[in-house]
Amino acid sequence: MTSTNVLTINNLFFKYEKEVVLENINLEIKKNEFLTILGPNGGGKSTLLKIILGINPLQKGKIEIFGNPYLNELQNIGYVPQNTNINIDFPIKVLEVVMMGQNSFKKRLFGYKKDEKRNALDALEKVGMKDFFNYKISNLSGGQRQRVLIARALFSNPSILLLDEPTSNIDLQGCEQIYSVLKELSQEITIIVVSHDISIVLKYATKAVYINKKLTFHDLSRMKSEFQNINSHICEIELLEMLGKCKC
Ligand SMILES: Nc1ncnc2c1ncn2[C@@H]1O[C@H](COP(=O)(O)OP(=O)(O)OP(=O)(O)O)[C@@H](O)[C@H]1O
Repeated sequence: MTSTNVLTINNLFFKYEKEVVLENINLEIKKNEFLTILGPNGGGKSTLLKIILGINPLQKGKIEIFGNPYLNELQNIGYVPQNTNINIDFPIKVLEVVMMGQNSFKKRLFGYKKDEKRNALDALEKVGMKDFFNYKISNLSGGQRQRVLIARALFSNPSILLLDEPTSNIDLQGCEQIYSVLKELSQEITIIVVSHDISIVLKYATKAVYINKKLTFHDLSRMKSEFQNINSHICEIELLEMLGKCKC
């Protein structure tokens, strides 16, 4: 039933000028699901996230969040963009970065309230970074910084967290930490993550879709067992190609 879905997308099409980028996309996501969106470069993954976020217009089709028109529910979405433009040399502390997750610039000019500071510390605790609240952002590793940016997206208590390739340029240990934080968060909120780290993300996600203009669902348990049966090393690009041809 549509009303129990956190996010519902029906018959969505999108084009940039004449180039059709997304074709007949249908998707339903329920509470506590951890969805991973896989696909080749240029397949349309970021475009879909930008439509859900109201950055790209909805040209054709329907999107609902909690059964309501999606544009009325944008405050329920937290977003961690790809290649966040944060200047790591800027002398800003972790807690301040998290509190930038609120919308009102006025509040920033006149200082933060006590409960906002508590909210920011709570968000940092959820990503395992509370002890670092007073560190300069420049003194953190890439993976730690990314967890702070996730805390920033959590600051306004969203019901859905969208992440666009949160682990690009982050080492394996940092990736695992980020995905296990997301898995923990999925107990409370819905996680949607665009990723190229297929082998890692399959350990954590509950649902996987592949987007290359069209969207196809993949049976995660079957994918996991098939990949486990492969003895030789297979790179992420080969895995993606296999997914593109897979019929599950
Ligand atoms: N603003 C834009 N104007 C015109 N074309 C665009 C624009 N943004 C993206 N595209 C094109 O739309 C297609 C889908 O791009 P998109 O960024 O959504 O793919 P993606 O799956 O997120 O790719 P990647 O994995 O490389 O980030 C590509 O062909 C891209 O060149």
